Amino acid sequence: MVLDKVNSPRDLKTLSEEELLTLAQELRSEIIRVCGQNGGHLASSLGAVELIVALHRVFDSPKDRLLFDVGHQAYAHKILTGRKDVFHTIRQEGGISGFTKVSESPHDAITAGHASTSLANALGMAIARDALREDYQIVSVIGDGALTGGMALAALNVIGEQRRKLLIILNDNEMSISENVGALNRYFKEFQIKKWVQDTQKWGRDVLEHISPRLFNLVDRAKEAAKLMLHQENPFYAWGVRYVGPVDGHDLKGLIHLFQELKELDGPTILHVVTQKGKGYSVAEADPIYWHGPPGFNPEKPEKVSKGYSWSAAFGDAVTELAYQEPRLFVITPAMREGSGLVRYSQTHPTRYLDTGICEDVAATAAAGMALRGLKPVLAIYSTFMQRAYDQIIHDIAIENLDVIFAVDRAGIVGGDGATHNGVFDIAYLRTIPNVQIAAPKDALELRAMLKKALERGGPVAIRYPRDNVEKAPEGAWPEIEWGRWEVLKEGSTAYILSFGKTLRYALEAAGENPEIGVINARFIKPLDREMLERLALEGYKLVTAEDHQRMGGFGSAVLEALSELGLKPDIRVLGLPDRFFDHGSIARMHKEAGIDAEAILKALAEMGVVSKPPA
Ligand SMILES: CC(=O)c1sc(CCOP(=O)(O)OP(=O)(O)O)c(C)[n+]1Cc1cnc(C)nc1N
Ligand SMILES: [Mg+2]
Repeated sequence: MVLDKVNSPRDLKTLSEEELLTLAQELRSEIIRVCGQNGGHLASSLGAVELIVALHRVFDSPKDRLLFDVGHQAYAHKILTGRKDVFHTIRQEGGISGFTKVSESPHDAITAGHASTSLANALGMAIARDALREDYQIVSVIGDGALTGGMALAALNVIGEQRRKLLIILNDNEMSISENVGALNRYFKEFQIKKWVQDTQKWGRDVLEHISPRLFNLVDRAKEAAKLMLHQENPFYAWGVRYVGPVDGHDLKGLIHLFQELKELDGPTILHVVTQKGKGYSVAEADPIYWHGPPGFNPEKPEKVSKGYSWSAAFGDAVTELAYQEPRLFVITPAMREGSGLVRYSQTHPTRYLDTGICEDVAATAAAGMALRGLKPVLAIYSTFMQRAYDQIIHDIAIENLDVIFAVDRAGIVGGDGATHNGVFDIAYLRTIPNVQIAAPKDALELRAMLKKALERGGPVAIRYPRDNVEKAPEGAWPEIEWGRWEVLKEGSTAYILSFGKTLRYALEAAGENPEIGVINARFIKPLDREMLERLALEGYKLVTAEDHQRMGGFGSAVLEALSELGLKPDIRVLGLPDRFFDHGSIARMHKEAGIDAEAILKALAEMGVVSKPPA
């Protein structure tokens, strides 16, 4: 295998062009093999193989800095940069990250996971390089989906103004996780720009075959021609960034020649490459949505598997039904249609659905605009990605107490995607905002009740639920719920465990049949059920709170604050995630390590003398 000869990017410099082509195929096979075992970002990584081989052939990582936006497409980069022997551990307990990660390798220029960060990083690195009078290349690979993010577009504006030397490679496969959206995406499609690539591909190859110093003049002239053809509407022209392309992102030889030319240029350049998501694996080419991030599969006989009925599906079913009852309801997703369970909703209510692309900030403020003008927006958003809309929630929604519902998915530790994707800060960052209310349903029925009640009550309401499966609620079920009221799931004579979401099961497991231990479904995090809390404290119950969220600023903090305001000091233990990040791995194992599972709850109860000390 050619790959046997590659232990670092330096080893690519001596390979023949034929060996490089073979290497690309071997990388593809390895990516498919390991994703078959572990699951992972298969289609994106398959589409970026030639790009990454050409980059490491021409540039000198780690001296040259290669950035990968989102970092999910960088599996070939990981294999080529000294991690081929551990690549099989990707996204696994104790294994390498599924995204680029600075602490994992000197070849990983940025820690990624959230989209649209690479251009601002590249800008900062270029300024640092020039300020320190250092000399190295900075290359950022950004997908067409990530380019829909405001951070990326705003960074382009500064890059064009700074005019520092850096190369941006727009990896355009017309896909985000779903089909990509936005005017830029339409522009590239509508101008038949892809067709032009095919038509000129032969011409391009001839020119590249006869590589000469004139090559770039030719491309330059072609670009000028393109610019004229497009009446200088090339958006990057306005941003002050030199645009080259589009070129075939799978033409390894062409890419190598082009990179050799482009690396000599001063100032910022964007090279537009056209790739196919899932390239080289027919099922992934045919359905890059499912194969964007599949669970494990048999590479020889790949089949789609159902991951069970999820909270996301429960939300999608509920909001699809609710839309018939509330004609003003309008659902927004920032590029997470599948992940948020909205495929059926988007097909059933296409005129009351918006995919903004990867821009949570725009999605939140668009919801504000809708609410100001009479709609009832529901923003379906992952807890971790909602971090991108923090100011918009305060400034555009909460101050005016607008009717916006946040359906907050992936609340809690998420597993394979690791620290960049854990939804463990939303209670802390939301509950400090006046007017915002926070609820956490225990099942699909309660989710329905909360959605309906939130619509009726108005104001900004966040309903948070975990990455997990849940029992399907009957169609048409719309139970009532008393807003702000907790629910006693099990009576106790001595102590109560207050919990919600994923840790509610740990609370019930810890209480078991023990008559001394009660369990409360603390399903309202803001407002707390202060009446019940006061009663429990006044009646001398010992309390344990448990949550799949940072302990600092979470539900337990809210309970302590309320007890302080009430002047009550019950014996209480607050269990939550410690002040550190949790990488990828088994959720159950991380819950155990974090001290929020049943064993931890029983340990706390033992410290309070409620149960006998658990065996050491
Ligand atoms: C992994 C992950 O969380 C991905 S990958 C991805 C699509 C990226 O499309 P792009 O065109 O940039 O790349 P491609 O897959 O090669 O086509 C999204 C929306 N997400 C979720 C997401 C949502 N919102 C933010 C801020 N960051 C991320 N990462
Ligand atoms: Mg894409």
